[in-house]
Amino acid sequence: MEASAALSLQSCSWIGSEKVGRKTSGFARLSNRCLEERKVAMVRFGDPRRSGASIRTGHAERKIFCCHKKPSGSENFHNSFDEALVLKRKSEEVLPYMSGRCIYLVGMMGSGKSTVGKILAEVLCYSFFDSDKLVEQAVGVSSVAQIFEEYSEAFFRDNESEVLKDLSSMRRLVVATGGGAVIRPINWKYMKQGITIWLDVPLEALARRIAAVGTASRPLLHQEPGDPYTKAFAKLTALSEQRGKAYANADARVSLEHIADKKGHGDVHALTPTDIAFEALTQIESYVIENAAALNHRFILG
Ligand SMILES: Nc1ncnc2c1ncn2[C@@H]1O[C@H](COP(=O)(O)OP(=O)(O)O)[C@@H](O)[C@H]1O
Ligand SMILES: O=C(O)C1=C[C@@H](OP(=O)(O)O)[C@@H](O)[C@H](O)C1
Repeated sequence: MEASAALSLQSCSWIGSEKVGRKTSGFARLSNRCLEERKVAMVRFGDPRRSGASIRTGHAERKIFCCHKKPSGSENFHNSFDEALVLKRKSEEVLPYMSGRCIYLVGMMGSGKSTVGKILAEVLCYSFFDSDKLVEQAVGVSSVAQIFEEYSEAFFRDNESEVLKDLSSMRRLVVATGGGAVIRPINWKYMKQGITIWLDVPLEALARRIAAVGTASRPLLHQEPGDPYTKAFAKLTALSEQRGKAYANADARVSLEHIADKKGHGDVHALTPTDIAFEALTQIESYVIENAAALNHRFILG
Protein backbone atom coordinates (compact mmCIF):
# COMPACT_ATOMS: atom_id res chain seq x y z
CA MET A 1 0.00 0.00 0.00
CA GLU A 2 1.86 2.99 -1.19
CA ALA A 3 1.79 6.15 0.86
CA SER A 4 -1.40 5.23 2.49
CA ALA A 5 -3.04 3.82 5.51
CA ALA A 6 -2.41 0.53 7.17
CA LEU A 7 -5.49 0.00 9.14
CA SER A 8 -6.47 -2.73 11.43
CA LEU A 9 -9.65 -2.78 13.34
CA GLN A 10 -9.77 -4.99 16.32
CA SER A 11 -13.23 -5.50 17.59
CA CYS A 12 -14.92 -2.28 17.08
CA SER A 13 -17.15 -0.12 19.11
CA TRP A 14 -17.07 3.46 18.44
CA ILE A 15 -19.91 5.82 18.22
CA GLY A 16 -18.58 8.69 16.19
CA SER A 17 -21.68 10.71 16.66
CA GLU A 18 -21.51 14.14 18.10
CA LYS A 19 -24.93 15.13 17.02
CA VAL A 20 -27.10 12.18 17.70
CA GLY A 21 -28.25 10.39 20.75
CA ARG A 22 -27.99 13.25 23.21
CA LYS A 23 -28.72 12.35 26.78
CA THR A 24 -32.01 14.14 26.58
CA SER A 25 -33.26 12.51 23.40
CA GLY A 26 -35.44 9.47 23.25
CA PHE A 27 -32.85 8.02 20.98
CA ALA A 28 -30.19 8.01 23.69
CA ARG A 29 -32.49 6.14 25.99
CA LEU A 30 -33.04 3.55 23.31
CA SER A 31 -29.41 3.01 22.54
CA ASN A 32 -28.16 1.64 25.85
CA ARG A 33 -28.20 -1.90 24.57
CA CYS A 34 -26.01 -0.85 21.68
CA LEU A 35 -23.49 0.62 24.05
CA GLU A 36 -23.13 -2.63 25.90
CA GLU A 37 -22.62 -4.52 22.67
CA ARG A 38 -19.79 -2.35 21.55
CA LYS A 39 -16.11 -3.07 22.07
CA VAL A 40 -13.09 -0.91 21.40
CA ALA A 41 -11.72 -0.09 18.01
CA MET A 42 -8.10 0.40 17.36
CA VAL A 43 -6.88 1.75 14.08
CA ARG A 44 -3.24 1.92 13.19
CA PHE A 45 -1.97 4.31 10.63
CA GLY A 46 1.44 5.19 9.34
CA ASP A 47 2.59 8.68 8.54
CA PRO A 48 4.07 9.00 5.03
CA ARG A 49 5.84 12.23 5.90
CA ARG A 50 7.90 10.40 8.47
CA SER A 51 8.48 7.20 6.60
CA GLY A 52 9.01 8.26 3.00
CA ALA A 53 7.18 6.69 0.09
CA SER A 54 5.66 3.73 1.80
CA ILE A 55 4.18 4.02 5.22
CA ARG A 56 3.74 0.31 5.61
CA THR A 57 7.48 -0.03 5.93
CA GLY A 58 7.80 3.14 8.00
CA HIS A 59 8.73 3.21 11.66
CA ALA A 60 6.20 5.64 12.99
CA GLU A 61 2.96 3.84 13.45
CA ARG A 62 0.27 5.81 15.15
CA LYS A 63 -2.41 4.25 17.20
CA ILE A 64 -5.79 5.78 17.24
CA PHE A 65 -8.20 4.48 19.76
CA CYS A 66 -11.68 4.99 18.52
CA CYS A 67 -13.19 4.63 21.90
CA HIS A 68 -16.69 5.02 22.91
CA LYS A 69 -17.35 8.69 22.51
CA LYS A 70 -20.10 10.28 24.50
CA PRO A 71 -22.29 12.35 22.25
CA SER A 72 -21.64 15.97 22.99
CA GLY A 73 -23.40 18.02 20.31
CA SER A 74 -26.06 20.52 21.09
CA GLU A 75 -28.19 19.60 18.09
CA ASN A 76 -30.89 16.99 18.27
CA PHE A 77 -31.83 15.56 14.88
CA HIS A 78 -34.88 13.75 16.15
CA ASN A 79 -37.95 15.91 16.35
CA SER A 80 -39.49 13.76 19.00
CA PHE A 81 -39.24 10.61 21.01
CA ASP A 82 -41.72 9.06 18.57
CA GLU A 83 -39.46 9.79 15.63
CA ALA A 84 -36.54 8.16 17.44
CA LEU A 85 -38.67 5.16 18.32
CA VAL A 86 -39.91 4.67 14.77
CA LEU A 87 -36.35 4.77 13.48
CA LYS A 88 -35.14 2.31 16.09
CA ARG A 89 -37.98 -0.08 15.26
CA LYS A 90 -37.12 0.11 11.59
CA SER A 91 -33.49 -0.67 12.35
CA GLU A 92 -34.53 -3.73 14.34
CA GLU A 93 -36.54 -4.90 11.36
CA VAL A 94 -33.63 -4.45 8.97
CA LEU A 95 -30.80 -5.73 11.14
CA PRO A 96 -31.54 -9.48 10.79
CA TYR A 97 -31.16 -9.15 7.01
CA MET A 98 -27.84 -7.35 7.22
CA SER A 99 -25.64 -10.27 8.34
CA GLY A 100 -23.08 -7.74 9.52
CA ARG A 101 -22.62 -6.22 6.08
CA CYS A 102 -21.18 -2.72 6.05
CA ILE A 103 -23.04 0.28 4.71
CA TYR A 104 -21.20 2.71 2.43
CA LEU A 105 -22.82 6.09 1.95
CA VAL A 106 -21.93 7.84 -1.28
CA GLY A 107 -23.07 11.22 -2.57
CA MET A 108 -21.95 14.71 -3.34
CA MET A 109 -20.21 16.93 -0.83
CA GLY A 110 -22.71 18.08 1.75
CA SER A 111 -25.25 15.36 0.95
CA GLY A 112 -25.32 14.34 4.61
CA LYS A 113 -23.19 11.19 4.46
CA SER A 114 -21.58 11.91 7.83
CA THR A 115 -24.72 13.21 9.48
CA VAL A 116 -26.96 10.37 8.33
CA GLY A 117 -24.17 7.81 8.69
CA LYS A 118 -23.79 8.53 12.39
CA ILE A 119 -27.50 8.08 12.94
CA LEU A 120 -27.53 4.79 11.03
CA ALA A 121 -24.52 3.51 12.97
CA GLU A 122 -26.21 4.42 16.22
CA VAL A 123 -29.48 2.64 15.52
CA LEU A 124 -27.88 -0.43 13.95
CA CYS A 125 -25.25 -0.69 16.72
CA TYR A 126 -22.63 -0.40 14.01
CA SER A 127 -19.41 1.61 14.17
CA PHE A 128 -19.14 4.79 12.18
CA PHE A 129 -16.14 5.83 10.08
CA ASP A 130 -15.62 8.87 7.92
CA SER A 131 -13.16 7.95 5.18
CA ASP A 132 -11.89 11.55 4.91
CA LYS A 133 -10.91 11.44 8.58
CA LEU A 134 -9.15 8.10 8.09
CA VAL A 135 -7.17 9.56 5.19
CA GLU A 136 -6.21 12.57 7.31
CA GLN A 137 -5.01 10.23 10.05
CA ALA A 138 -3.10 8.08 7.57
CA VAL A 139 -1.31 11.06 6.12
CA GLY A 140 -0.83 12.68 9.51
CA VAL A 141 -2.47 16.02 8.81
CA SER A 142 -5.51 17.68 10.25
CA SER A 143 -7.56 18.31 7.13
CA VAL A 144 -8.29 17.12 3.62
CA ALA A 145 -7.68 20.71 2.47
CA GLN A 146 -4.11 20.43 3.76
CA ILE A 147 -3.57 17.19 1.83
CA PHE A 148 -4.73 18.82 -1.40
CA GLU A 149 -2.49 21.82 -0.74
CA GLU A 150 0.69 20.09 0.47
CA TYR A 151 0.48 16.96 -1.68
CA SER A 152 -2.10 16.76 -4.46
CA GLU A 153 -5.57 15.56 -5.23
CA ALA A 154 -4.08 12.39 -6.76
CA PHE A 155 -2.23 11.66 -3.52
CA PHE A 156 -5.49 12.11 -1.60
CA ARG A 157 -7.29 9.74 -4.02
CA ASP A 158 -4.59 7.06 -3.63
CA ASN A 159 -4.94 7.20 0.13
CA GLU A 160 -8.71 7.22 -0.11
CA SER A 161 -8.58 4.00 -2.16
CA GLU A 162 -6.28 2.37 0.37
CA VAL A 163 -8.55 3.31 3.25
CA LEU A 164 -11.56 1.87 1.42
CA LYS A 165 -9.62 -1.27 0.65
CA ASP A 166 -8.80 -1.77 4.32
CA LEU A 167 -12.35 -1.05 5.42
CA SER A 168 -13.71 -3.53 2.88
CA SER A 169 -12.57 -6.52 4.92
CA MET A 170 -14.48 -5.38 7.98
CA ARG A 171 -18.01 -5.87 9.22
CA ARG A 172 -20.68 -3.87 10.98
CA LEU A 173 -19.48 -0.46 9.86
CA VAL A 174 -21.25 2.54 8.44
CA VAL A 175 -18.77 4.43 6.26
CA ALA A 176 -19.28 8.00 5.09
CA THR A 177 -17.14 8.11 1.95
CA GLY A 178 -15.72 11.26 0.40
CA GLY A 179 -17.86 12.70 -2.40
CA GLY A 180 -15.29 11.75 -5.03
CA ALA A 181 -14.78 8.13 -3.96
CA VAL A 182 -17.17 7.03 -6.71
CA ILE A 183 -14.91 8.13 -9.56
CA ARG A 184 -12.41 5.30 -9.25
CA PRO A 185 -13.76 1.93 -10.36
CA ILE A 186 -11.48 0.11 -7.92
CA ASN A 187 -13.25 1.85 -5.02
CA TRP A 188 -16.50 0.25 -6.13
CA LYS A 189 -14.90 -3.14 -5.85
CA TYR A 190 -14.13 -2.37 -2.19
CA MET A 191 -17.41 -0.67 -1.38
CA LYS A 192 -19.44 -3.43 -3.01
CA GLN A 193 -18.27 -5.75 -0.26
CA GLY A 194 -20.99 -3.98 1.65
CA ILE A 195 -24.20 -2.19 0.66
CA THR A 196 -23.79 1.12 -1.12
CA ILE A 197 -26.36 3.86 -0.68
CA TRP A 198 -26.46 7.06 -2.71
CA LEU A 199 -27.77 10.12 -0.91
CA ASP A 200 -29.20 12.11 -3.79
CA VAL A 201 -29.75 15.72 -2.76
CA PRO A 202 -30.71 18.62 -5.07
CA LEU A 203 -27.75 20.86 -5.89
CA GLU A 204 -29.40 23.96 -4.51
CA ALA A 205 -29.84 22.28 -1.11
CA LEU A 206 -26.23 21.08 -1.16
CA ALA A 207 -24.93 24.55 -1.95
CA ARG A 208 -27.09 26.04 0.77
CA ARG A 209 -25.80 23.60 3.40
CA ILE A 210 -22.19 24.10 2.35
CA ALA A 211 -22.51 27.87 2.27
CA ALA A 212 -23.80 27.75 5.85
CA VAL A 213 -20.56 26.16 7.07
CA GLY A 214 -18.19 27.71 4.50
CA THR A 215 -16.12 26.09 1.78
CA ALA A 216 -12.72 26.09 3.53
CA SER A 217 -12.84 22.41 4.43
CA ARG A 218 -13.80 21.41 0.87
CA PRO A 219 -10.84 22.28 -1.35
CA LEU A 220 -12.59 21.51 -4.64
CA LEU A 221 -15.17 24.20 -3.89
CA HIS A 222 -12.92 26.70 -2.19
CA GLN A 223 -10.94 27.63 -5.32
CA GLU A 224 -13.99 28.95 -7.18
CA PRO A 225 -14.69 32.68 -7.34
CA GLY A 226 -17.68 34.30 -5.66
CA ASP A 227 -19.57 34.06 -2.41
CA PRO A 228 -19.79 30.64 -0.70
CA TYR A 229 -23.22 29.77 -2.13
CA THR A 230 -22.34 30.80 -5.69
CA LYS A 231 -19.04 29.01 -5.76
CA ALA A 232 -20.42 25.88 -4.15
CA PHE A 233 -23.37 25.79 -6.56
CA ALA A 234 -21.22 26.34 -9.66
CA LYS A 235 -18.67 23.66 -8.84
CA LEU A 236 -21.21 21.17 -7.53
CA THR A 237 -23.15 21.52 -10.78
CA ALA A 238 -20.04 20.70 -12.81
CA LEU A 239 -19.07 17.79 -10.54
CA SER A 240 -22.56 16.38 -10.59
CA GLU A 241 -22.54 16.35 -14.40
CA GLN A 242 -19.24 14.47 -14.35
CA ARG A 243 -20.22 12.05 -11.60
CA GLY A 244 -23.94 11.50 -11.98
CA LYS A 245 -23.51 8.09 -13.57
CA ALA A 246 -20.94 7.01 -11.02
CA TYR A 247 -23.28 7.64 -8.07
CA ALA A 248 -25.92 5.59 -9.87
CA ASN A 249 -23.70 2.50 -9.40
CA ALA A 250 -24.88 2.40 -5.80
CA ASP A 251 -27.09 -0.49 -4.73
CA ALA A 252 -29.85 1.87 -3.64
CA ARG A 253 -30.70 5.52 -3.98
CA VAL A 254 -32.14 7.75 -1.29
CA SER A 255 -33.66 10.69 -3.12
CA LEU A 256 -34.56 13.63 -0.90
CA GLU A 257 -37.02 14.86 -3.50
CA HIS A 258 -38.75 11.51 -3.38
CA ILE A 259 -38.94 11.53 0.45
CA ALA A 260 -40.28 15.10 0.43
CA ASP A 261 -42.98 14.04 -2.06
CA LYS A 262 -43.93 11.02 0.03
CA LYS A 263 -44.20 13.13 3.17
CA GLY A 264 -46.12 15.87 1.40
CA HIS A 265 -43.45 18.50 1.99
CA GLY A 266 -43.08 21.31 -0.50
CA ASP A 267 -39.32 20.99 -0.59
CA VAL A 268 -36.43 18.99 0.78
CA HIS A 269 -35.45 21.55 3.39
CA ALA A 270 -38.16 20.33 5.72
CA LEU A 271 -36.59 16.87 5.92
CA THR A 272 -34.64 15.96 9.03
CA PRO A 273 -31.60 13.67 8.98
CA THR A 274 -33.81 11.18 10.84
CA ASP A 275 -36.30 11.19 7.93
CA ILE A 276 -33.42 10.49 5.59
CA ALA A 277 -31.97 7.76 7.81
CA PHE A 278 -35.41 6.12 7.89
CA GLU A 279 -35.63 6.13 4.11
CA ALA A 280 -32.09 4.74 3.91
CA LEU A 281 -33.10 1.83 6.15
CA THR A 282 -36.20 1.25 4.02
CA GLN A 283 -34.11 1.15 0.84
CA ILE A 284 -31.52 -1.11 2.46
CA GLU A 285 -34.26 -3.50 3.57
CA SER A 286 -35.77 -3.73 0.08
CA TYR A 287 -32.41 -4.12 -1.54
CA VAL A 288 -31.23 -6.85 0.82
CA ILE A 289 -34.48 -8.79 0.58
CA GLU A 290 -34.66 -8.54 -3.22
CA ASN A 291 -31.01 -9.47 -3.70
CA ALA A 292 -30.54 -12.02 -0.94
CA ALA A 293 -29.07 -14.74 -3.15
CA ALA A 294 -26.63 -12.51 -5.01
CA LEU A 295 -25.59 -10.77 -1.80
CA ASN A 296 -24.81 -14.01 -0.02
CA HIS A 297 -22.69 -15.05 -2.97
CA ARG A 298 -20.87 -11.69 -2.95
CA PHE A 299 -20.38 -11.78 0.79
CA ILE A 300 -19.07 -15.33 0.94
CA LEU A 301 -16.67 -14.99 -1.99
CA GLY A 302 -15.54 -11.49 -0.95
N1 LIG B 1 -30.99 16.81 6.37
C1 LIG B 1 -30.25 17.88 6.59
N2 LIG B 1 -30.82 19.09 6.67
C2 LIG B 1 -30.10 20.20 6.86
N3 LIG B 1 -28.74 20.21 6.99
C3 LIG B 1 -28.12 19.05 6.93
C4 LIG B 1 -28.82 17.82 6.72
N4 LIG B 1 -27.91 16.82 6.68
C5 LIG B 1 -26.70 17.40 6.85
N5 LIG B 1 -26.82 18.73 7.01
C6 LIG B 1 -25.75 19.70 7.20
O1 LIG B 1 -25.07 19.81 5.95
C7 LIG B 1 -23.67 19.89 6.13
C8 LIG B 1 -23.01 18.75 5.40
O2 LIG B 1 -23.40 17.52 6.00
P1 LIG B 1 -22.41 16.30 6.10
O3 LIG B 1 -23.10 15.24 6.84
O4 LIG B 1 -21.07 16.76 6.61
O5 LIG B 1 -22.26 15.91 4.56
P2 LIG B 1 -21.18 15.02 3.81
O6 LIG B 1 -20.57 14.10 4.85
O7 LIG B 1 -21.96 14.28 2.78
O8 LIG B 1 -20.20 15.96 3.20
C9 LIG B 1 -23.44 19.86 7.65
O9 LIG B 1 -23.30 21.19 8.10
C10 LIG B 1 -24.70 19.24 8.19
O10 LIG B 1 -25.01 19.69 9.50
O1 LIG C 1 -16.34 15.38 -3.81
C1 LIG C 1 -15.09 15.32 -3.63
O2 LIG C 1 -14.29 15.10 -4.57
C2 LIG C 1 -14.55 15.48 -2.26
C3 LIG C 1 -15.40 15.39 -1.18
C4 LIG C 1 -14.93 15.59 0.19
O3 LIG C 1 -15.70 14.79 1.10
P1 LIG C 1 -17.21 15.14 1.54
O4 LIG C 1 -18.11 14.58 0.49
O5 LIG C 1 -17.37 14.45 2.86
O6 LIG C 1 -17.30 16.63 1.65
C5 LIG C 1 -13.46 15.21 0.32
O7 LIG C 1 -13.29 13.83 0.15
C6 LIG C 1 -12.64 15.95 -0.69
O8 LIG C 1 -12.73 17.32 -0.39
C7 LIG C 1 -13.08 15.69 -2.12
